[in-house]
Amino acid sequence: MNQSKEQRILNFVLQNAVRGDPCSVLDTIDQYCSQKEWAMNVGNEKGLILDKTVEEANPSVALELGTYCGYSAVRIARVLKAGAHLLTVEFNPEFAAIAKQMIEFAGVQDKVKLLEGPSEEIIPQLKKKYEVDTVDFVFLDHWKDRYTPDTILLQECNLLRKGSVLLADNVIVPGAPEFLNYIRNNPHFQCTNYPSRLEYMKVADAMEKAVFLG
Ligand SMILES: O=c1[nH]cnc2c(O)cc(-c3ccc(F)cc3)cc12
Ligand SMILES: [Mg+2]
Repeated sequence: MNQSKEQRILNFVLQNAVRGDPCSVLDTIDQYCSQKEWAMNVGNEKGLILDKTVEEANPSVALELGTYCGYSAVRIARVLKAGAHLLTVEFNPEFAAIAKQMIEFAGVQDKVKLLEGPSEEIIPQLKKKYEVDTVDFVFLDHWKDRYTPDTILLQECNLLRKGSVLLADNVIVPGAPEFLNYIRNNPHFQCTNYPSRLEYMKVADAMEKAVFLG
């Protein structure tokens, strides 16, 4: 049974990165995916926008929708303050298994809880099953058609508080026009666009930040 691309990325990290060093894991994934096989990690350019947005939000509870290989989970966890934690949701079991190993190799497993399943099922469980009150930061990086329904679901489940920060990847490529229309015309959100590049490519992409106003 030949290996998946995600398994090849993990193997490259296990053989070339420094165990317990999140930056080394990120650099190694970026090296592999820019030189050998493209993959949909947020990457280093949009990653810097993610870093700054997380640092500014300084969350106690962060939520990520779309774990994939764990690149952005490691990226977010490495800048969280002591005692803060990240819940990351992945519905593809193969990706979740890779991400679990990536997160552990990076040494951030104590800050990250990986939840396997569809976001529409997990979000309504966050309060009771995962003891979440509200989330301070949300990274939307799963499927563009889920950005709007999951943002609505977060509001319906009272998981956002005044000042909660949402950051959405890929609003240009693959694109999330319906989400941009929803969020930019919603008086409960203050939006900011951050033009960037698609990971590992000379193609324009952007991230959209939306602060919940309560
Ligand atoms: O499906 C995606 N989920 C989350 N992030 C993505 C991401 O950053 C990039 C892409 C993507 C972009 C261009 C392309 F030609 C093929 C796939 C997809 C996702
Ligand atoms: Mg993405």
